[in-house]
Amino acid sequence: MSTNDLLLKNIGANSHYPINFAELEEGAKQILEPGPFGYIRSSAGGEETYRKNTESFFKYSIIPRFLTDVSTLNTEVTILGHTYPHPLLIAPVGVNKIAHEDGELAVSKAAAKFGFSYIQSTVSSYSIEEIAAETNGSSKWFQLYWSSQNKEVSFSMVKRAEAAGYEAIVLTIDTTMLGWREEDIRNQYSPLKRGFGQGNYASDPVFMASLSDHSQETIVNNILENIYHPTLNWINISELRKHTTLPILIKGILHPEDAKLAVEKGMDGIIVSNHGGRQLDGVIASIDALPEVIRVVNGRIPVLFDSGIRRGSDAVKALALGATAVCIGRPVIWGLATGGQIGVERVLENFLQEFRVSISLSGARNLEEVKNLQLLKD
Ligand SMILES: Cc1cc2nc3c(=O)[nH]c(=O)nc-3n(C[C@H](O)[C@H](O)[C@H](O)COP(=O)(O)O)c2cc1C
Ligand SMILES: O=C(O)C(=O)c1ccccc1
Repeated sequence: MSTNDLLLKNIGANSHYPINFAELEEGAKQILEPGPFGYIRSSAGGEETYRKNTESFFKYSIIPRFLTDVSTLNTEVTILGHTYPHPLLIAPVGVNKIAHEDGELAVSKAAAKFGFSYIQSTVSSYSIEEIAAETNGSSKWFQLYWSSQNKEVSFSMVKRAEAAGYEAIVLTIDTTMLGWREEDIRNQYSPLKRGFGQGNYASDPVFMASLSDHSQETIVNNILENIYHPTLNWINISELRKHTTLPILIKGILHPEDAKLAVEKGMDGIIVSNHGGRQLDGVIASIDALPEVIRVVNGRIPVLFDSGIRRGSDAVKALALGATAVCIGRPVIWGLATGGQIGVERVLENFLQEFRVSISLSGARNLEEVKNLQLLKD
């Protein structure tokens, strides 16, 4: 039997894999130790923002159009000079080996297979070069955690990303220090202290040359010192600009004034995000911050979005509110934990299919029409 209906195509093909976020999370809980599971699942403080991130999506309802002939669908998007098959990216998530031995290699390969741009974290288990070697030709961006102790380490990593063919730099601005994460204290669990997330540091000539010795203890301590960067400010961003020709996006914008400053300071793009509720608890849900940011940016630079995206229809809502593209975080990591590369492939394939069918059923045929969809806000 052959069918063009995406749902019917999947019945029979995919039935033995967890399908929604809750099932994936539950599957990961069965497999992982409490420390790593809690690290990925949890967020800061009383997890108020974490809950708001997903619950706030319910406030926005799509008002669909019908009778528009949705037999064709074009999800292509051009961001900073590159054209992508769809506006979905993998959010930067560090220390993937705590979820699965194949870590970022599994995620980046699955991403390449389904046309998701891969944003690699500074604190990856595998290095920029290792990932580039295994995902030749696919789209990759590099997320930078500023090194305040030694800025040269930041400049070196950015150069390496550029040399490896990465397309953009994402500077995360909301993690000058880690948020207050009670689950990790309860579990006495810090991946960095346990030696995870060294891929880009242990392979960095500038970082390694700065150490007194190359023992594990020295490497761990220096990563911890470098990654703590409370002094980060706009001047650092202009310094960074001098060390790369790649576009720079800043990740973690919530306030419209910061969005305005980002445009004025010449940033190439921003990502509206509250880090999945993992930084300051009590901050605004990311989806609620988006409309004002879109208003002040007024189309001058791309505005990407993450935090709380769980399924394809969530991505449609973010795009209808004006986001240029959307990054997926925890669902991907639960796929990794439950099935390695194959698990991530299932998650991405299902996500993409729900995303596509949601657009068509809303009456839109391309992203311009998605942007013009009407949303009702409660
Ligand atoms: C386990 C974990 C590790 C993360 N590591 C990073 C990181 O290294 N760099 C970064 O910019 N964001 C990091 N993030 C935040 C994600 O990029 C993204 O903002 C967040 O996951 C979005 O929330 P959601 O997954 O609940 O949708 C991490 C998130 C998780 C869950
Ligand atoms: O846990 C995080 O959210 C995060 O950004 C991070 C920071 C340092 C190491 C690993 C992940």
